[in-house]
Amino acid sequence: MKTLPITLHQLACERDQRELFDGVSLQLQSGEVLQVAGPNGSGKTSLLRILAGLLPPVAGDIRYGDDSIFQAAGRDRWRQDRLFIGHAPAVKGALSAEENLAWLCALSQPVSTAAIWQALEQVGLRGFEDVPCHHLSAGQQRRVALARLYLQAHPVWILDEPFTAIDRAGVAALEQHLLAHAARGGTVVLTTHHSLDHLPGLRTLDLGQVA
Ligand SMILES: Nc1ncnc2c1ncn2[C@@H]1O[C@H](COP(=O)(O)OP(=O)(O)OP(=O)(O)O)[C@@H](O)[C@H]1O
Repeated sequence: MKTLPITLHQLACERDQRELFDGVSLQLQSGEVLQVAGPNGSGKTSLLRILAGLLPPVAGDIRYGDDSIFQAAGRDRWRQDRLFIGHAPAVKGALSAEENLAWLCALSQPVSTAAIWQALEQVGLRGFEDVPCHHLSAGQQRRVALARLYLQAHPVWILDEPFTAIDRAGVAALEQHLLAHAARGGTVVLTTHHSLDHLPGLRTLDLGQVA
């Protein structure tokens, strides 16, 4: 797996006419893990949504390889290659874990039922495949969303607070999964208030320092 270089160039973001950050520039290479850090309200989620192509910046650009992700040519490639999991689990309560994953994956890369069951087992949800998600705990619902990381082959993962509501063993397993993805040449950008200082090679962008 090889990720093209991801270049953030002089990015600026405003919400409700209030500047959150300005002049954010960095380049990420294949195999890197970046933690976007900063206090509540500093713009971490906003930056991830800009990176995912879901929110336009007020200034600056993001290139994937040579192409801007905000222009037609680069946008399509970027949408194929990046997987964004937001801070809300985004699972539908009336659907089972299996149905949610089938639906979520169908939007980008359809997967088999057998693969879904295997992914649910990997996130510790064996036996819960058919349970409606509103009968699952907060951490279990988060695990349903995170099962996409075991199912789909996007090289770039953009994860907003993936550890929220996850127990200690689950956090350790997810950290290893992120590192394994990076070791395969994937790229990970995530926010978390949980300390990741122990992860080898971790890069950090602190929005508390750039505003
Ligand atoms: N949809 C929106 N419309 C207007 N303003 C918004 C919107 N979403 C967020 N904001 C504002 O943007 C600012 C940054 O929000 P954001 O969610 O990016 O911060 P954050 O660093 O991720 O915070 P937290 O650590 O609390 O998750 C906040 O002041 C928030 O009120």
